[in-house]
Amino acid sequence: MARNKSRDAAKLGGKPSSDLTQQQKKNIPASRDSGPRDSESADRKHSVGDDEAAMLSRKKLVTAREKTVDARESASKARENTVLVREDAAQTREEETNSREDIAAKREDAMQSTQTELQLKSPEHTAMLQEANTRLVVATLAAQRQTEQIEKVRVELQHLAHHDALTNLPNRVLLRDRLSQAIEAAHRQGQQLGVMFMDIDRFKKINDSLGHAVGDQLLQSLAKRLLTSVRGSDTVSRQGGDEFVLLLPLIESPDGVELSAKKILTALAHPHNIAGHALHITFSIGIAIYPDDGEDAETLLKHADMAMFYAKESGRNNYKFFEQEMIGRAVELQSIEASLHLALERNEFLLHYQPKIDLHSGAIVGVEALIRWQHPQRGLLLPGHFMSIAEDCGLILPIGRWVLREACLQAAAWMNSGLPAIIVAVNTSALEFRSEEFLEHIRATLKTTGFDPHLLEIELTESVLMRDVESTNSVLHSLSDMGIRLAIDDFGTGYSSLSYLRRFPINTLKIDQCFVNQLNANPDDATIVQAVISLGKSLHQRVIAEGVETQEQYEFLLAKNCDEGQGYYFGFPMAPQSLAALLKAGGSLIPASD
Ligand SMILES: Nc1nc2c(ncn2[C@@H]2O[C@H](COP(=O)(O)O[C@H]3[C@@H](O)[C@H](n4cnc5c(=O)[nH]c(N)nc54)O[C@@H]3COP(=O)(O)O)[C@@H](O)[C@H]2O)c(=O)[nH]1
Repeated sequence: MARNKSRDAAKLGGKPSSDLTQQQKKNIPASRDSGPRDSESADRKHSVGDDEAAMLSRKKLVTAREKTVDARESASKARENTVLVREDAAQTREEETNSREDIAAKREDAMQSTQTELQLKSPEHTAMLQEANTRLVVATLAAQRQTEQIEKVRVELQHLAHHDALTNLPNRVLLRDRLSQAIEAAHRQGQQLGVMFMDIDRFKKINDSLGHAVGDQLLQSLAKRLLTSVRGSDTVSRQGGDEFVLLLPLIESPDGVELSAKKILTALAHPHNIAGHALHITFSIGIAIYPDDGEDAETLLKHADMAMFYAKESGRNNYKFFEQEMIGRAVELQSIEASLHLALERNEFLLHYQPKIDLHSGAIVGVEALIRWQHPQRGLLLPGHFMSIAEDCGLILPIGRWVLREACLQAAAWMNSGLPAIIVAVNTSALEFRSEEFLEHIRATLKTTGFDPHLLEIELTESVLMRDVESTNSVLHSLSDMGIRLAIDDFGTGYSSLSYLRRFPINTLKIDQCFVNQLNANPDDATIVQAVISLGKSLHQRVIAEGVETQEQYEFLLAKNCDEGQGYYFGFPMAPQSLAALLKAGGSLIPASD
């Protein structure tokens, strides 16, 4: 502050320009009064104008000198100011240095007093240090344990990323990796390798009818059985759902793969005992061979999958090697599945009716409703082209409901138009029969269509009936209580238990057409047909022979006292109008004998 005051004072303290120093005064020339007398008198000889001019000139000189003195004074003041500013800065620096020294001194004091304090508390301090040390050891051990756990989790995650959680088999990621490596090895060694794509037949039905927990246990059981059916060098993997892929690296020839496929089908054929159910499972297997069917993992898997699809199409429970022609067929099947979803909406399904005749009179006693699909591009398709696809994708349920309603409406319409009452049989798939809404839907359909339940027959295959027999028995009795008739379709091809056959409220046994076909050529088939007819009689069930195509077959059946017949010999499946015409005409459908 004092420093500022002095600086301000210096700034403000400028003297007036007339305030000349003694030195400055000495430099000013003498005035006209100080000149010698002689020259004065001489000058008097000059004019007065010359004197005035000289005086003016002197005055100007004095003024100029005064300005120079002022400028020098200003410069001197500026220098003085600069010196003051410098002094000022030096003072600030000094003050800062002093303050830093103060702080350093205080810190030193504080350290010394802390040191003294610690020295005083030394035993306490040692205990504290020991405790801290113990804590440090415990924390280090915990950190080590945590690191181990993290490593364990990392290994588990790594395992999970490459294995299927349900079966613990390698998953699709690991399979692809192993397949790619196996391809490289086979390529280097100029060898072949095999890829098998395996899919459980009708697995969806098991899940839908017995629940997902049973489905999961079945998958685990299958995984174990697959592992015991292959070599240690093979990789069994689960791709997801009910799909498994087997990699057979470095095979001798495709024959070896074929042997493995057969072995697997045999091993899996034994029932799986799960949650009190004896589950009979079959597999469809597609096989692709490197390098003939593909040179990279993706192509091999795609072609094996395609061949598997083909194995399913040709009856399931078998294996197929990939063939180039399958590519077109697989595309076709996929397009069928896509358009199947729209077929119901677009009303593209229709029913044909095949007559069932009384073998003695030849009269039509009933019809079997058989679904057809009027495909917009492919024309009229038989169920063999689309029903298994409908089953696999679950569309069988809405389709089945449509069939039942359409058949009841048609039969009611025939009756309302005055045609004789006949029994209308409807095929029912396992998925429909096991669905929770099945009974309720039938009840509602009979109500809305007004069709007499005593004229409705439900055809079920042995395999549907013999699965989960207790619940089957209950559903069958509910249907029977409603007045609905029950028939066992394709009888003789499944594994019917005779005791259940007695317990179930069955009205009709339909002898499968494979026995009727070879009736006259194969004595065994004739024996089976005769045995079934006798069985039906003794159980008070009607017996109908399917697939009757010839007069010989008809005559054999008639001679054995078979009740009814169905087949091309009597009539093909036909449109409802054609059937109505036959019903109207009445009479016998037995062709006149030659
Ligand atoms: N769940 C449902 N299944 C259905 C439905 N409609 C039909 N089907 C099943 O599809 C399978 C094939 O049926 P389709 O092509 O209609 O063949 C039937 C007859 O045309 C055929 N048949 C009849 N007579 C003869 C013959 O003399 N020779 C001969 N080679 N074939 C003949 O048999 C089929 C009827 O068989 P079945 O049902 O066992 O009585 C077939 O399994 C149908 O059940 C449907 O709506 N739902």
